[in-house]
Amino acid sequence: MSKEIYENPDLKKERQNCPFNKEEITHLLDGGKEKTIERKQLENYILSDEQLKDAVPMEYLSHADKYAEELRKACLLMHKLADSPAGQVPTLRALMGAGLGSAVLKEGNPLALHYVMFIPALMGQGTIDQQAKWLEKAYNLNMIGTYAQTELGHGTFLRGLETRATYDPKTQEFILESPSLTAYKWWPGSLGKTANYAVVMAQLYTKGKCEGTHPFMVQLRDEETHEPLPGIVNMWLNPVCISSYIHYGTYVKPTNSKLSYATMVFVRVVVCQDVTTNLRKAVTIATRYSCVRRQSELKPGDREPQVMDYQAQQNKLLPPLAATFAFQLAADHLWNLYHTANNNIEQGDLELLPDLHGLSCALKALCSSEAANFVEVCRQSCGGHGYMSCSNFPRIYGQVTAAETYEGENTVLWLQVARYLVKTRKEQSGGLSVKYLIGEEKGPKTVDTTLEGIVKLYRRAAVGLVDVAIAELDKSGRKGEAPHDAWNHAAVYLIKAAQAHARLFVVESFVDSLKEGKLSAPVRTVLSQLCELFIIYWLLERSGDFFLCSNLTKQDLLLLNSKYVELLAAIRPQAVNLVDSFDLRDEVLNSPLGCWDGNVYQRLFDEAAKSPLNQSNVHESFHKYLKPLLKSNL
Ligand SMILES: CCCCC/C=C\C/C=C\C/C=C\CCCCC(=O)SCCNC(=O)CCNC(=O)[C@H](O)C(C)(C)COP(=O)(O)OP(=O)(O)OC[C@H]1O[C@@H](n2cnc3c(N)ncnc32)[C@H](O)[C@@H]1OP(=O)(O)O
Ligand SMILES: Cc1cc2nc3c(=O)[nH]c(=O)nc-3n(C[C@H](O)[C@H](O)[C@H](O)COP(=O)(O)OP(=O)(O)OC[C@H]3O[C@@H](n4cnc5c(N)ncnc54)[C@H](O)[C@@H]3O)c2cc1C
Repeated sequence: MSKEIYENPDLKKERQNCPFNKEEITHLLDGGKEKTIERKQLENYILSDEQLKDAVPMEYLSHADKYAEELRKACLLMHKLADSPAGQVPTLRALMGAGLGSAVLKEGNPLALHYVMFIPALMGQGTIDQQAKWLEKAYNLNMIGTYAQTELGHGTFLRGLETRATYDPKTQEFILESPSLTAYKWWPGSLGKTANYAVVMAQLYTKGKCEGTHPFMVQLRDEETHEPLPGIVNMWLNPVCISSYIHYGTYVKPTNSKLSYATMVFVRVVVCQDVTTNLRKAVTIATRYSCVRRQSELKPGDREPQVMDYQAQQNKLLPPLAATFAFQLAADHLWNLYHTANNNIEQGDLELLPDLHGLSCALKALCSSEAANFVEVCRQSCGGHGYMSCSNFPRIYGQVTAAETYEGENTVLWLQVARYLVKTRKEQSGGLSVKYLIGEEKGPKTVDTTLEGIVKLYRRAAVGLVDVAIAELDKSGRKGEAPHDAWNHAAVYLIKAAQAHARLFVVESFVDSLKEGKLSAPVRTVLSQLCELFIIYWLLERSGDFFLCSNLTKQDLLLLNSKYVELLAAIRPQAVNLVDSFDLRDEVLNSPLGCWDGNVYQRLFDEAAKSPLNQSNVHESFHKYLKPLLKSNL
């Protein structure tokens, strides 16, 4: 007799009479029906393998055992990658990111940097000959690489990196050295124990002149013994300059000195998608739990309500739910720009490079910071159980907050965006993604609170805040301040302008995607509600920007507030159906709070029982420490 599948009655009720086709949204997020089929096949292929399951929860292992267990599974995954039914690239992307990969490698993938930075660096920076020599070896995992740029003393300021690569014309070799403690490479993933090669970013010196940071291929460990090569601690020999600019002893400048930063641009683009996947997981966990959890009293004398019925809870969870769609669509737009720009760069056309840099910095900083804030709100919305390690919120939060720092610390990236915006506005040129900065925003300054009207407000804020920042820079200039001091003293305004630009890009991506997308009426309705909710939410959160740069009035704001709470109520009935549309398997969510069946309390209890401390009634430490204390009559 088939075992009755338990489904929490409240969740079951939430799922009845769904007014839209969940699969249509699943296909939209996957990039089409075929992609969904491929993803599900791949998930079954990976998650059905018993060898990839954890015998004990990772949190109960020692640091070394965690590393060994993750490496065991990562190596097994790579074998499965080779035989994957879905093909190598889709499998690769799925295994490296926050989705399927994190269902198996919960503490992180020791081989991630090999695929996310080492191979992209070879592909983006290597000469044809170098790619012929190393790419196949890297793809066949006959070498494991990492990307070693950050040092103990420098991570942000690449022009300040201390590692030196001095070209010796006699031997036609580069001598790499770490001249000081602060020059030690620090932070590169896999560098400690896993990688035997690295792309090392170092200052290139030739004929006594520093030519700036360049990438070098360096072997770190013996391929057989895995022992560090002689002198590897503070002196590296025999590196090879990747995309060598040394021709017969003479340095030939690259067409753009920032092309050596290309690998970071790639990862910034990828990070936008990755933090969005993590946010989808957090929202799914919190939403399902909020429909299972009944607490307190809404109507005196009534049964305790689902906490999702409190407007306060909807205000916590529906904006991040909407954000998952907004960030996904913006990340898709950025990914397309990345490919266009990259194809052009390969043909020697660098025109889109500043746009790509500006936009990738903007979106990486925005998506990672917003996702981190929203994940924390999702955790808090689950009360005490949200604080438990098994809820998976601590791990998801750790992953998204890391993205606020790595691949360019967010503040530094915001200032890069501001530099690009100020230049575009002042020169009135270029600016694929900032076309609104060229010329004046036409039309009346009156405000209408339709979707189009709100987008116009975002545009006015984005232009207006750049102009406010430029006015600050000019004011400092008139006072005789040097440009670098004026820049530093305008930082607050510059960052606000950069953030407003990033939000405009996300808002326009969301609105345009709904206009262009071939959506059924029910799906269009619910996504339009989410879009309107999200752009009003952000406007209300940052109303100061809009008061400063448009004719927004107090009445407008009160009207928008009313519209916002109406939308909360309108979307509330579809919250579970929307997160179900993400089609995230329980193994990917990895949280008893977010499981599809809503059997939260039993699963929490089962998780607690796994703790080593719960394997006996009295832990041995009682007899060693507590009992003597109890007897000591202090
Ligand atoms: C294949 C599988 C895919 C699946 C993957 C799935 C998931 C992956 C998820 C996560 C990723 C996993 C792991 C990630 C681990 C993280 C790894 C790292 O952290 S690696 C190290 C990262 N470090 C940094 O990002 C350093 C940040 N600092 C910088 O980038 C630079 O120092 C700088 C801040 C940009 C300043 O550089 P610099 O001082 O040289 O330049 P400026 O003087 O400021 O500007 C001069 C000029 O150059 C332009 N510019 C700067 N950078 C770029 C660029 N990258 N591209 C193009 N142009 C650039 C800048 O705009 C100025 O132009 P102009 O105004 O016209 O003069
Ligand atoms: C999980 C993780 C994984 C990583 N993996 C790798 C890797 O694989 N390879 C690698 O090479 N690196 C890696 N890193 C390092 C990472 O790239 C750096 O930590 C990051 O670039 C930040 O640089 P920093 O640590 O020097 O921070 P700092 O720049 O020292 O930041 C300290 C403070 O200074 C501020 N600041 C710095 N410059 C400016 C400025 N110009 N204007 C205003 N404020 C400024 C920052 O905003 C910040 O508030 C990793 C980091 C983490 C957290």
